[in-house]
Amino acid sequence: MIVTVTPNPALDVTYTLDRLTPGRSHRVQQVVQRAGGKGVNVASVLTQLGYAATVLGPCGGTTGAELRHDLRDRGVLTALTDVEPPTRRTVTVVEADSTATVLNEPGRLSAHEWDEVAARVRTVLREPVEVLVASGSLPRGAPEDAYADLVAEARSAGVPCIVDTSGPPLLAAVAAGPDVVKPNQHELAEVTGTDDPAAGARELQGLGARTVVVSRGRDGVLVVTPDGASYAARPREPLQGNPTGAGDAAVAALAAGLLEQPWPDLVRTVVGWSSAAVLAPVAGMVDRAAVHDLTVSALGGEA
Ligand SMILES: O=P(O)(O)OC[C@@]1(O)O[C@H](CO)[C@@H](O)[C@@H]1O
Repeated sequence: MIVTVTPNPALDVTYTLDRLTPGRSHRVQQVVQRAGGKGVNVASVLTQLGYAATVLGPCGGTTGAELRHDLRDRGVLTALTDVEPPTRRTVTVVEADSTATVLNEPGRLSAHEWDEVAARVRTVLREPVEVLVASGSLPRGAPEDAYADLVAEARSAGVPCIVDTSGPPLLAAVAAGPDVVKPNQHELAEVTGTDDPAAGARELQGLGARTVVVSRGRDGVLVVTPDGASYAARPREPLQGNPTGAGDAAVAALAAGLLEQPWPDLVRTVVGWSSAAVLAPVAGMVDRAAVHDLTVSALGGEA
């Protein structure tokens, strides 16, 4: 079982339209509303591809009820914690040229409610768990070291953990010694102050992360492990679709392959899964055939 923790899940609203012009009103062509938040998307992708995954995190209000129902309808397992603040919403506007504009509400959670979520994680970690994934922003009110706590819980349970967050919560998590962190290149530059992804990755290793996976959009994925570095990228044909959630599919691939695939293979799998997510209309979705084709066609090697 792979367990994903999303401290700040969301009801994602995705609008599709030809072109977004700030300051104008628009007629939306298509609306999709579904359960989201980064760890929720990771579990959604894993479930679609036949892996056992369970979503943990807080859930509140009518938005939280919709999130819960949507996950149940899609067969995604949950062990959510009921909280008072309503689950936030996010809005993504996807244009015909594949540009995605994302508006993330901040979300809210008290420190006490975070403790309840963390206690649930601790209980679940007593069961056989292969990998713990902790992803996304922290809601207002949650302690900044929430991810560091999760890493410490996973380490004391002997469960490998993958963290995907940004800013101060990322630095706090790194200091707790996670197995893998997956910043994108902007998040890495923000916390390390360097635009060189290999140098930034080594800096995070110096601060406590074992392996650093840097997602670089069209420039592919760089992995820096204690034993060396590998990269993979797509051949140069552009992919049309919705890039939101590509990072979550990358994390799903990491979780699925961490215990099974050597890094040079796994990094190509990461590129395949995240590229397939770009082709899907909404975050947290992939097509199985696309996953296969895009993994086989990914190019990679030692960095
Ligand atoms: O506010 P966060 O947690 O950073 O990001 C939230 C979010 O935009 O990221 C996902 C795509 O990665 C969406 O499903 C989701 O709602």
